Amino acid sequence: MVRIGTLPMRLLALRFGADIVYSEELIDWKFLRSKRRYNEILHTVDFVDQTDGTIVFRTSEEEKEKVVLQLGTCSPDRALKVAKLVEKDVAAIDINMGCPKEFSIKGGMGVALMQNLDKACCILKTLVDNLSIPVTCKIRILDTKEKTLEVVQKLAQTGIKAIAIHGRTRDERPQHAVHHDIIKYVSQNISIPVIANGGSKEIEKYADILKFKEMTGCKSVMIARAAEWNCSIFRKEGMLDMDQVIREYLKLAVLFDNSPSNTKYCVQNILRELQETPRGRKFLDCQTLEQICEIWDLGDYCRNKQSEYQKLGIQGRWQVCPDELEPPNKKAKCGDINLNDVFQMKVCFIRANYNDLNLPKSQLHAWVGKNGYKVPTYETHQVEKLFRSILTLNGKKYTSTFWEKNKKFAEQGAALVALYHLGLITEEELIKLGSIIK
Ligand SMILES: Cc1cc2nc3c(=O)[nH]c(=O)nc-3n(C[C@H](O)[C@H](O)[C@H](O)COP(=O)(O)O)c2cc1C
Repeated sequence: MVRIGTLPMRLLALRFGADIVYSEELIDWKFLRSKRRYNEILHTVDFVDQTDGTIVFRTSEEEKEKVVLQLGTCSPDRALKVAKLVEKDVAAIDINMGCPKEFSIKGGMGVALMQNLDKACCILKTLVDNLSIPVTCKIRILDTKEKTLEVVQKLAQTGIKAIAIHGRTRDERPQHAVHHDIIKYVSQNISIPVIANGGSKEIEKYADILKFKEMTGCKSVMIARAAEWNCSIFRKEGMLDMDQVIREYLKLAVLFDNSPSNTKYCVQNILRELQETPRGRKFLDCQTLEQICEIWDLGDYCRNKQSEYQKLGIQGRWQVCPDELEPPNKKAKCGDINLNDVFQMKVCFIRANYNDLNLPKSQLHAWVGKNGYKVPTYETHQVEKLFRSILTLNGKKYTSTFWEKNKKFAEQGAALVALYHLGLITEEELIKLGSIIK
């Protein structure tokens, strides 16, 4: 699941009893911007976006035999290139042919592939013929059982090892009833294993998974939302309460240096309506992992782990910042910028740390407004595809020496430097945000 199926949640699902876990859907061309790196500190394999240093996919030894990398693609070539990059790190490759989102359909991906079966089969066959690991796909049902079976038969002929079927049509939404009968009909008439999906509304405990499996006559069941809400649904021994699940999740998020924004999103989806409680509102104000952990009495755990990682040299985005972000002719070009009297500091802007309301520029502009100063101005310099901005406020200039991938990020970086010099953000906070490294 997008943003849910990242490493900490996948590991949690496995520890609670899931047999197989899927990554979130990763779009092929975005994945191809990444480089594989072994992370010596976390002992993970990271695929790092070369344009901005963010982690596209992080995986660990613990899930190696059980993790399926799910791809969004409309191109056999690109799908194969990605699959080759990860072939040694994951257990299988899945092609998402069930996503009904506009973004997917416009790109010829997701459910659009069910209308373009030749292309869908070509993608699957290319992968099957060239990979040493199993290939699977995930689809939605069509409006009759016969049409659905016909599609599944064609897809199965490519040599895929299993197929996940979401028992709703392209136009049906989660509130619509799932069609057990269609999944059952297909599973009884096809030789490859069918994984039944779409039952979360009727799955409230482990026994319900078995019921859903029986009703759909399938070999296995894929659970999305029920696991997103309470991942201990996979426990045969019974579910844990929400706070226990959040604590276990947070420990993994800290252990694998998950981004605060992704961690917050996952916890929000566990809390759901409880976000409206006083504790929920306090949680919504959190910006760092430490602040989130504090609410679940894991503040010390988080601080200790983070300081251990810092001693070992973990550098957040700095560590993964690709060399290419340093323009080769930076010095020469920098000569054009007059940096006398400019407050300089090396901080990077990490978008995932902020929501739309608390961006560094917004924080700075709010402070400026409150104090009756003139709005700051930004002068941005570009060297090749990299940007650096000089912010002027009250006759003083501020800039970050870190070159950003676009103008907007460069301005936010300069705003962070100004916030620091004005005493509105501390060095410690910047370190925690991964924006500065000591
Ligand atoms: C937030 C969210 C993200 C999702 N992301 C994906 C995804 O990345 N890949 C995918 O195949 N399906 C994705 N789905 C669909 C689910 O995998 C699943 O097909 C659907 O929710 C029905 O199953 P359920 O009843 O168990 O939730 C997503 C659903 C939700 C609600």
